Formats: sequence, structure tokens, C-alpha cells
Amino acid sequence: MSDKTVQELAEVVGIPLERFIEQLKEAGLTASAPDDVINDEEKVKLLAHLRKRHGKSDADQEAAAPKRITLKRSTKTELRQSSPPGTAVKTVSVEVRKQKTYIKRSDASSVNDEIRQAELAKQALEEQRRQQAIEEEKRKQLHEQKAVQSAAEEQVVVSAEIAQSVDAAAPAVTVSAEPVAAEQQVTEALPVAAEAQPERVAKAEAPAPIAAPELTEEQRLEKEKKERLEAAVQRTAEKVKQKAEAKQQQTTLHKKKAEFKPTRGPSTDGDIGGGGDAARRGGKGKKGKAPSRREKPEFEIDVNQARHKFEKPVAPTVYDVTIPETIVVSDLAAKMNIKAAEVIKHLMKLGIMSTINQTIDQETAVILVEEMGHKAIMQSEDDFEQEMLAEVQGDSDERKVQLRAPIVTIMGHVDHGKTSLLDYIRKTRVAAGEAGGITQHIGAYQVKTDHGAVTFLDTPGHAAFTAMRARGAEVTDIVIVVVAADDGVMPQTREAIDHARAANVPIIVALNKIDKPEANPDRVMQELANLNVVPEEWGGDVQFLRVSAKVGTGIDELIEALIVQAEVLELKAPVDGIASGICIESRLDRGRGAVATILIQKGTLSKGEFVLCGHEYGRIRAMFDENAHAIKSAGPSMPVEILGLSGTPDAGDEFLVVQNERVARELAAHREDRKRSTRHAAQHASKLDDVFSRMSAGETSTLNVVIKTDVQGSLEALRESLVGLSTEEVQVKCIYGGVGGINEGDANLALASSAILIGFNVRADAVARKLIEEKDIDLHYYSIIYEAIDEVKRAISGMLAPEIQEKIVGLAEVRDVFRSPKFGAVAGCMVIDGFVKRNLPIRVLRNNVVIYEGQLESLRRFKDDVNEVKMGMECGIGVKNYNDVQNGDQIEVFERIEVRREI
Ligand SMILES: Nc1nc2c(ncn2[C@@H]2O[C@H](COP(=O)(O)OP(=O)(O)OP(=O)(O)O)[C@@H](O)[C@H]2O)c(=O)[nH]1
Repeated sequence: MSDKTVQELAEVVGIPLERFIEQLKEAGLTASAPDDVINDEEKVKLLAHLRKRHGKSDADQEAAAPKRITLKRSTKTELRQSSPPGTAVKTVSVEVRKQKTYIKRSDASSVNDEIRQAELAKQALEEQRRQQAIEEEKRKQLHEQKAVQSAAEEQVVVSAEIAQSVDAAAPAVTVSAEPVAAEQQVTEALPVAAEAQPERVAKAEAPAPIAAPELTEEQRLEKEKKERLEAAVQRTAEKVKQKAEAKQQQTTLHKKKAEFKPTRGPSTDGDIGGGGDAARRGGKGKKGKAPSRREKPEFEIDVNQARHKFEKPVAPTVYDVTIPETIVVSDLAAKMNIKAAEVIKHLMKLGIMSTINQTIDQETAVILVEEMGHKAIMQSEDDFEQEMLAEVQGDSDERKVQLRAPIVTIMGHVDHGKTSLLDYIRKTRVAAGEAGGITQHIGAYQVKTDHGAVTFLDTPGHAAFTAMRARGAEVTDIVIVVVAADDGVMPQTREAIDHARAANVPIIVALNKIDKPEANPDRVMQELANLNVVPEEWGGDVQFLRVSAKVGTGIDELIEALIVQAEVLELKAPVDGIASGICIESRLDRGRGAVATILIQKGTLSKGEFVLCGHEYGRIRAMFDENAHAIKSAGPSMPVEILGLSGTPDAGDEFLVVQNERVARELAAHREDRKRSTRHAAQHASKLDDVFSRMSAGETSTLNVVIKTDVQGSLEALRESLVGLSTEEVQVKCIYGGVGGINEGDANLALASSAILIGFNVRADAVARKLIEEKDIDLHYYSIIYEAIDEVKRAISGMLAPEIQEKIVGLAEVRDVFRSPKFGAVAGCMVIDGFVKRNLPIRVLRNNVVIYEGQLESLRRFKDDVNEVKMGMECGIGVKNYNDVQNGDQIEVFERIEVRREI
């Protein structure tokens, strides 16, 4: 309290100055002037005087004075609650009560004194304990540091113990390899250590009995503190335990990941301590830092719990490995559940160098799979298709069958009237009643009669017929062989008969041009009978009809004969259910896209269905009959034109209806793959080399041959000799023999009939050569009959020995012939294939028939003698001892090579 002057104090008290000075005098104070200063003591003295004067002693005053005063106040407010319109407003009364207690100063100060004294004692005690704790801490730190150093040296990490030590709430026990972690543990341990002897400290510090209340308070505080510390330690232990559990789960996850990624580097696998991230981020350079992080065990893991659930198999697993005709190395590895590198390694052991994407053949794959201890199941390329087709077709074989129209092909010699016959039938039968006639015609048409319908394939000639057969399409039920009654049997008539017989298709002979005066049907019948085509009227089994494609004679009878033949054949097909058939022809129309003519063989085809044809597929957008009338459905033996395919299928491709686009696409893709692989040609021609092995395997007992010779005489001789080789085990069958060069039709026939081709002094033309090469048809050229007989004999008796074979190395075409007195006839030639070599033997060919065999006299280029002339170059060739070379002849150069024969 600050001192004040008399005047100031009088103003504060509110008493006149003179009166206040009087009171000062009465109280015995010296201050009398207004500027005199009154100190605190004097103030107290003045107060005591004034109280005395009013008759109250200090004691009374003290007794009377209240020790504490409590003031209460309450305020009331009202709150109006907002409510939805139309309802009563709610009012809430809120009463706030406040209470304040004032304690008498003297009492308060005494209490404060007591507290102050207790605090002083407590401070002293705490000071003492703190000193002690510091000493203890230093001692422990020293001890722990020693322990940590030794632990870091030993690098001991016992993860399970950490969890246990945490459970026991005694972190100081933990042995850590990481100093940082150890420090943390030590720090956590210290308070506990300090708390270890609280009673002893309290006893030692306990002063005199008068300090008893303070000690009790002290103990209470100590107890509280201890409880708090214990709770803190407990919480820390809990936290550490939770962390340990979380880390353990993470570890299990890592191990599981590692299980699925066995080929990954160690950074992922060893990522338990979190070093993986660093390693990943740091790349190669920072990889070295990762171990320090990895080694830092923030906690340790229960090994039993961390172990993943994968059980190592006790015995090697044996897989059933299905192997298609070719398989990619990686796919094969996947099927055996091993790495592709393993497969490549094993292939290397077998002497095969391969890459992961390389395709290996079925045989190699089977050897490999079996060597690796698995079971190989060979799967044919067709298996997949067959399975899918079986799925698509379902129980189609159980469908109810009905008679169907026969499908007829017309064959015959050139100009004998095939086209005229087809045209006449179509015009008179199909287009009957059509106002505008036929706007277009498709590759086949159907003729309806009172007795039934007949379908004609509008591709006359045996070439088309055999080409279709060579593609595996057996479409034709009956063949009409047209022979002009005024001309008789001609080479192509024979071919037609042979082709029909090779296909096992019944023949009906149409003796055409019967309207002509020079027609002599009886002579023609005789000629045909000589070919084993015997008319019914002569006791044979072939129907002969006299017709005229020009005037229409006998056409009805011909159709009737076809229907009768069909009845004999009992041609039946299911009418209901999924449709299937053959593509007859196809083309790309500018406005309509791919247009395909198909012949339905089974079931009913409807517009809107998904079809697969060869490797093309699509939904049928529109369907037309042979008169270009849009139709909605078509049954067996009906030819229809369809729109909607993805491309143009080949003639002879099979078509069938599939459930949906997915199946169509899958099958189309499969067929496309198969087509790409030349290994999987749909049909293989027979090989002379294979004959014996196939016979041994019980596969064949017939050797089909197609013979082409230079003259009729050699044909007969060769045919008889070869057929005469037939034994009990094997029969040699000449399915066709003709005179002239080997053409495409011959090659197709050989392919379709699995026959070998024999050229006696004749050669194949360019188209046939291409087909022979493509389809790998077995073609043999001979110049000496007994050589041919000998070879076929050896083939069927399994005695094919290594022998000398001829290889044609070049072909030159004669463009001009010069006569020189020195060299005789010199042929100016262009080398059109391979090369011409001076010292190699040659043959002179005229219309693909060998006319001379010998040596070259001279080979020159621009007056220079040369040894060799290559394709595309001109040269002059003189043939030794032969001067009859003509324009258009070919000079074939060949060499004899030794070929090892394999059976
Ligand atoms: N008089 C008469 N002539 C006919 C008869 N059939 C066909 N011709 C004629 O014979 C010739 C050849 O007839 P095509 O129908 O072209 O004979 P093709 O067998 O189809 O002949 P390619 O197509 O060359 O194989 C034509 O001039 C026809 O008019 C017939 O029955 N009588």
C-alpha cells in the first residue's frame, strides 16, 4: 500500500480536512498539516482509534466479522424456438444461477501459509529425489550404453523376444542391434527405474514427526505419479505390441507376394525392415544403403505366425499335357507349370536350339514332356474343331431324315454339248414362267418335277469336279457323261469316266446331238461298253439316254432317269435343325460385298443365322434362290446365294450354322491358323515311299496310280505291267491313264484319289507343276518302262534301296533355230527356269512330251562358249547328234543324283 498525504487520505475517506486532522490528533498521530504523509502504520493506528471510539474492540470485531460471504444471483431468459408454420411457437425458460464465495482474508492467509509450508517441504523432497534420480540415471545410462555396444557388435535380433519383453512391460531387457532403438528403449525404461524404489526414497527423506501430514501428502503424490508412469508404460507397451502385430501381417503379405513372384529380385523379398522402398527408389546406386534400414528391427515378429501357408509338395506333380500338332515353347512351359527357360534348357539337351516364342513340333514336344516326367496327350488340330463342331451340331445325327434331291454334275469331252444341256434344262425348267427370264444365274440350280427335284451344279467338266474333290468336298451324287452321238468317245470322255469312278459316283450317259443326221448312238454305246460302261439294255448297270440339247429331245427322260437313280441311291438328309453344306463358288460384289453360292446338304438355313464357311463367317443378311428371289429359308440340296460373310470362301469349303458370332469367330480363326500351317494340308497325296510303311500299318492295301504317257502304246504297256504287280497284300489300281503332258486335272485327280503320278516321257505343265509342288504330290518321271515297274515293285515289297534319281535343273525354250554348216542346227533359246549347264544331260520336249534325250554339243552366249546360262538369259544351244529342234520346243537340263530312300 502506498503512503498518502493527509489531504489525499481525507478525500479518499470523504471527510473534511479539518475534521480528519482532528481525528489524527485524537489518535495521537503527529501529522497535522495537509501535506504531511501518513504511512501504513499510522493508518492502522488511526483505524484502531476510530474503532475504539465507536465502541468496538479488535477482538469483538474479529469475532463479529463473517469468515466467508457467499453471493448468489440468478437470471432468467426465455428462448423462442422456431417451429413449422401453422403450429404453436415453443418458448423455453432458461435460468442461470451464479454463486460466488468470499473467504475472510485472515483465514485465507493461514491456509495459504500451510500450503506454502507443505510446498516447501515437497520441493525439498523433490530436490532430493531428483538428485538421486539423476545419479541413478547416469549409472543406468552407462550400463545400458555398454549393453547396447555389445549388442550392436553381435548383431543379435531376436524378434520373438521383443514381443515377449514388450508384454512384460520391461523394455530395458530388450537386446537391440540398433543403437537408436536401444536409446529409445532406455529412455522408456528410465522412469520405471526411477520409480523402482519410491518408498525407500520417501523413508530416507522423511524428516521430523511434525512433517507427518506433509509426508502423507508426499506419499499420495508419489503414488499418483507412480500410477501415471505405470499407465504410460502400459500404453507404450500396448503401442509397441500393436506395431509388432501390424508388422507381422505386413511380413506375411510380403512373403505371399514373394511366393507369387519368384523371379523378382531380392529387394522385394527382403523388404521386411522397409529397405525395399529405399532400394526401389534408389535403384542400383542406393542399394547398398538398404541393409542398414532393413536391419533396424523396430520390433520383432513371431516366427510361427509369420510363416506363410504354402506347403511344399512332397512328391513331383505329374501333369497331363495336351500337345497340339505344333506348340509354342512358352505355352508348353505353362502347361507343365515351369519356366520357359527350363523348357529351352531341356530342348538344348535334345540338341534343339529354340527361343521362348518358337514353335516346336508335336513329336519333339512329346519327347520333352515325357522326359520331364509328365504325361503327354497328343491332340490333333482337328480335335478342337471336331469338339466345337460337335458342340455346335449337338444331336444332329439323331435328326429325322427325309429324301433329298440328287446333286448332279455334267462332264464330257469338249464341244459335246455340256453347256448346251445345262442351259436348255435351266431355260426350260427353271425359268419357266419367269417374266423377265433369268437375270442372273448362280453356280447351281434346282429343277422341280412331279416326281421330285434335281439339283444341277452349273460348273461343267471334270476339272471343276475333281478340283472340288481335291479340296475334300464330295458334293456330287450322280455324274452325267455327255457324249456326242456324232463323235463318240474322246480322251476327255475317258477322263470323265475315270474321274467319276475314282469318286465312286454313279454315271448316267447322255448321248447328245441325237437330232443330227450323222448321229450314231449304237457305235458310241459300243465304245463306252469297251470302257466298262455297259448300258442297261445290254445287261449293264448304266442308264443311257438319247437326248438333244438343241431341240430338247429326251430331256424329260434324262431328268426322270436322274430321279430314279436318286431313289436307288436313297439319298436322304435331315430337314430340320442346324444347316450345313458346301460352298460352290463365291465372288466379291461391289455393292453387296462377299457373295457366296452355297449348297445346303443338311438341315434348314434361315436368314439372320450366323454361318461359318471355310475361314469366313458372318450373319446372313440376305438369301436368294437361283432366280435371284429373296428367300427366308432353304432346305437340303438347295443352292442359295448368301450375303453377309466376312470374305469370299473357296469353292469346296464347308459351311455350317453356329450359335453366335463368338463361336464363328473362334472356329474361323482356328481354321485360318491351320490354313497358314502348310504342315496341315487337308489332304495328302500318296507317296510311293510311304506305300510299304502304310501297308505295314494296315492303312492301305491299294496303290492308286495316275499314268500319263507320250503314246497310247506305252500307256497300255505301263498300265498292264503296273496293275499286274498286284499281290494279295496290295492292289495296284490305275485310276486314270492318258496320253499327253500332265495337266492340273491330272494333279487334282492324283490329290483327290491319294494316287501317285507317273509321267512316262511326258512332263507336267506349269500349272500342274505348281499344284504338285504346293500339295506335295508324288510325281515320278520315267523313260524306260521296266524302271517304272521296278520302282513300283520295290515300293510295294518294301525294298526301296538308295538309288540314282533325276533332278531337273533348268528349262530353256527354243525361240529360233539357226542352221550353221559347222554346228548343224543351233537353237536360239531363252532360259525360263533354273540354269543350263553344258556338261549335263538334256532332253528335248515338244508339247511336254520327250522327243529326244542326249547331250549338249555347244552352249554359247554372243559367240562365246560358256559353261552355264542362268534363267532370264538368252543362249545358243546345239544338241549333239540331233538336228530336228523346232521353234517352241523346250530343252530340259537334268542331273542324276543319289538319293537315300526312306520307308
Ligand atoms: N445339233 C446339235 N448341236 C448341239 C447340241 N448340243 C450342243 N450343240 C452344239 O455343239 C456346240 C458345242 O456345244 P457346247 O454346249 O458349247 O459344248 P460344251 O461341251 O459345253 O463345250 P465346252 O464348253 O467347250 O466344253 C455348240 O455349237 C452347240 O450349239 C445338240 O443337241 N444338237
